[in-house]
Amino acid sequence: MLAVNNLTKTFGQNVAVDDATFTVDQPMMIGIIGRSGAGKSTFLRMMNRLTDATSGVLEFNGRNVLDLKGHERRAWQSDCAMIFQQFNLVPRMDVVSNVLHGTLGRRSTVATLFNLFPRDDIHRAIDILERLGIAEHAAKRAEALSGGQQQRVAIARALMQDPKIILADEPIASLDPMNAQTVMEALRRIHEEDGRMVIANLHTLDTARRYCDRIIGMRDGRVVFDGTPGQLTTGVARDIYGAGDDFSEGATSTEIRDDHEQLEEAERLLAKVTV
Ligand SMILES: Nc1ncnc2c1ncn2[C@@H]1O[C@H](COP(=O)(O)OP(=O)(O)OP(=O)(O)O)[C@@H](O)[C@H]1O
Repeated sequence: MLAVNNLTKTFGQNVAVDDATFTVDQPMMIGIIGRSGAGKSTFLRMMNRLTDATSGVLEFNGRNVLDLKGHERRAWQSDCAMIFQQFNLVPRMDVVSNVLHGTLGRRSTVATLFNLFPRDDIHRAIDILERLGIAEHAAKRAEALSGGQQQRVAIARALMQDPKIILADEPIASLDPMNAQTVMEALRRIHEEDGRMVIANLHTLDTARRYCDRIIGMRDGRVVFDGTPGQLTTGVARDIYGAGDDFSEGATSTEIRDDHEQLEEAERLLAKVTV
């Protein structure tokens, strides 16, 4: 289905992605982890053709998508919708119009200029918002929503393209733990219910373990781990992050569980002080 072979991207002397090779034979939810600068975003951007690869092959269903040009390239970009950390919505525009902008690629310039959307598309947008649990906000300006709700609007906009793959670049990095959980659950459901492949760059190990079927670890541009959540032991994680013995998984965590742990820690400290 997806075959990445010797994929490399250099920026001058800097090798951002270094000879990455892996295959995926069925739609699954994949998490890419690694420290800042490991090459995660560059990989997604090459896959979506926002950045050209320096060398290598990236085949989807037998076709090298790195060779696509013009209309075919745009069609591929529509097939693998991208979600970003900062949502990239139009803040002052209402939610449903933001979602409808997911169909821009297939609408005429005049229709786009006057915000003319076919009735069917409007119904579909509302159905998608309903599915993501935010239909009640359809008429509000995007900027009036919480971060988690805005990210779900961005997911809805991506779904309007009916993509085969969803690429999510740090989709929860700006969210509090509760909103992060809602967004990850939405991505997981989209994978399970629709059979779409989801590839998400994630900062946090526990999120990758909890939601992904497979985890790819990158370090200095290279794929240094490719396995299941169960295989991602603390020792392996330490290697991926290039950390020493003092490596703490907690430092790569944003899970709600941490809030409880912090609370327990605070209670323990308080108990000591008040004894
Ligand atoms: N447009 C660019 N021009 C020059 N260097 C770049 C460019 N984009 C990325 N790089 C470099 O490529 C390397 C990989 O960056 P990338 O953003 O892919 O890493 P990342 O793992 O996604 O990091 P983060 O988690 O911080 O987003 C870094 O050294 C970065 O400085």
